[in-house]
Amino acid sequence: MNDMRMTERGVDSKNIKMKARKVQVFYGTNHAIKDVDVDIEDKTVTAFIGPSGCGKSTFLRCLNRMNDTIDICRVEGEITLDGEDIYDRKVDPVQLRAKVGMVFQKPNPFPKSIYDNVAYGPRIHGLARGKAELDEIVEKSLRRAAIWNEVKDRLDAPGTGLSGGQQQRLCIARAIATGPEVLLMDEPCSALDPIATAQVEELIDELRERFSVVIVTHSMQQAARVSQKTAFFHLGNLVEYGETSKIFTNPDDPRTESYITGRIG
Ligand SMILES: Nc1ncnc2c1ncn2[C@@H]1O[C@H](COP(=O)(O)OP(=O)(O)OP(=O)(O)O)[C@@H](O)[C@H]1O
Repeated sequence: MNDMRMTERGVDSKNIKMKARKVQVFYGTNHAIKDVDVDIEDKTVTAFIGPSGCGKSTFLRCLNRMNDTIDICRVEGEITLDGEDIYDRKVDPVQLRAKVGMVFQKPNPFPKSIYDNVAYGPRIHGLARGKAELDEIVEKSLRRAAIWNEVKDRLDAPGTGLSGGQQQRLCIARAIATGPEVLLMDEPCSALDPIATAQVEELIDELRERFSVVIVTHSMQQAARVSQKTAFFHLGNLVEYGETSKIFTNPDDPRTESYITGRIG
């Protein structure tokens, strides 16, 4: 029996990248996230879905302590990355965000060159020993973000001069330049046209080979296309979490079924 438990634990710790237990989030008196437990798997795309205001973005922001930047926001419970408590006093949130990167809804390149956008994180975290190494990180990140061919001849041009879809892939390159282990994406395609959306979705599928990806999306089609795991939130509760194929075809909870069939939300 003990042996079996050990094996199960072994498997767990190998596949689970982040663990949340009894997470509560309050904005002043508004109880926005209620007692959420979830395991985020490594090298997997996890989609957070649910009606507007159910807490998807709030919970996503707990995973790299972005909520620390909101004064009235209070987070309780435990969240670990590779078994380490990310809310421990010893953890520097800036270092944490290099490991748990984030891409936002609206592409937000810095008003700097394409090169400097990607080089920014490696520079502040001291990840390159010299120019050649920095060049290498920039090229590798832009390649992984599937935008290298479009920008390689104009690395000095401003990032803000790119199209929306290119800007979003530049922001993905910027997020992966610090060598994160988890990538959080908050509705990364909502400002993009269908072609740019398809490119970013394809990219998400490739990123899964190296990272654990968590994506908030309003599009159930997108969740079904890109994710292997889906978490359905409703009124601050995590109602159901499981294989994406099951959530979309045979959910256990009637609230999930109502949402995916368009009856709530
Ligand atoms: N910065 C903030 N300050 C105060 N309250 C906030 C803040 N951000 C979110 N909330 C509140 O927390 C609750 C959850 O919001 P959140 O944005 O996380 O939901 P969501 O599911 O991501 O919504 P949407 O799909 O519309 O983006 C809502 O009641 C919202 O008003």
